[in-house]
Amino acid sequence: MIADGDRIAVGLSGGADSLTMMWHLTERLSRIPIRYELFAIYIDPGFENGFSGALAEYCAKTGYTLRVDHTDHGPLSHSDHNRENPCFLCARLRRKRLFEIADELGCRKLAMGHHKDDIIETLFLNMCYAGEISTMLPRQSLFKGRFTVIRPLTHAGEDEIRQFARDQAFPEFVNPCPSAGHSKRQEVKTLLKQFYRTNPKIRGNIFRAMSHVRPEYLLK
Ligand SMILES: Nc1ncnc2c1ncn2[C@@H]1O[C@H](COP(=O)(O)OP(=O)(O)OP(=O)(O)O)[C@@H](O)[C@H]1O
Repeated sequence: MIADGDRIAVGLSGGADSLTMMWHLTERLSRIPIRYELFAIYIDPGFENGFSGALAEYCAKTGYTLRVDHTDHGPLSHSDHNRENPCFLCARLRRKRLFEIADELGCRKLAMGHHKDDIIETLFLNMCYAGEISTMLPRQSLFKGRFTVIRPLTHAGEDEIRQFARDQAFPEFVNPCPSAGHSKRQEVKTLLKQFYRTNPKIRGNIFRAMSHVRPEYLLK
């Protein structure tokens, strides 16, 4: 996933997941034989009451290199000009900016804080809303190999990450987005949580099933 000499752009949203990822990517540098450089990027969606100043202060204090990109993605996605789902457009614009800035910074790798539960939810989102069986990969080569997206938290569960963030007393940056907590992903998350309560093995089994595909038992 990470090689000696890599320059890695890190999508830092200010949430527990990406703060945990940044912490781990930084901490392991002190005990492994390879070197890499980290460049955190925050795409500010441009809502009032944003937290980019507080995040920049936290990063400066912690010793993280942060680039803040001020955009109007949030208001634009919620405006009458947009006929798509606001989260869909906002996420698409954000991804585009992340790659553009990573490129400017000379980074060929972009680390994202998606975790095990995000990957399971994406499988269900893609089945329900895109009609396909697919999810996000731990390591994904894009644009003919020009960039690689890495997801170092692939095997960490959301609950473990939340606990780690509490133990480390990470600051909580409040997301000013009016759609926060009302996305399709949130609906799938709620349904899956109900499902998991019926049998504690379901979550692990779904995750394992994604690397145990039997194409001969799928429809052609
Ligand atoms: N505004 C942003 N700026 C930079 N990177 C972002 C931003 N929003 C999301 N990301 C990246 O995409 C990943 C997944 O996004 P998602 O919307 O699930 O994040 P979140 O739940 O808001 O925050 P987190 O995943 O950090 O807890 C994040 O972990 C982060 O790496």
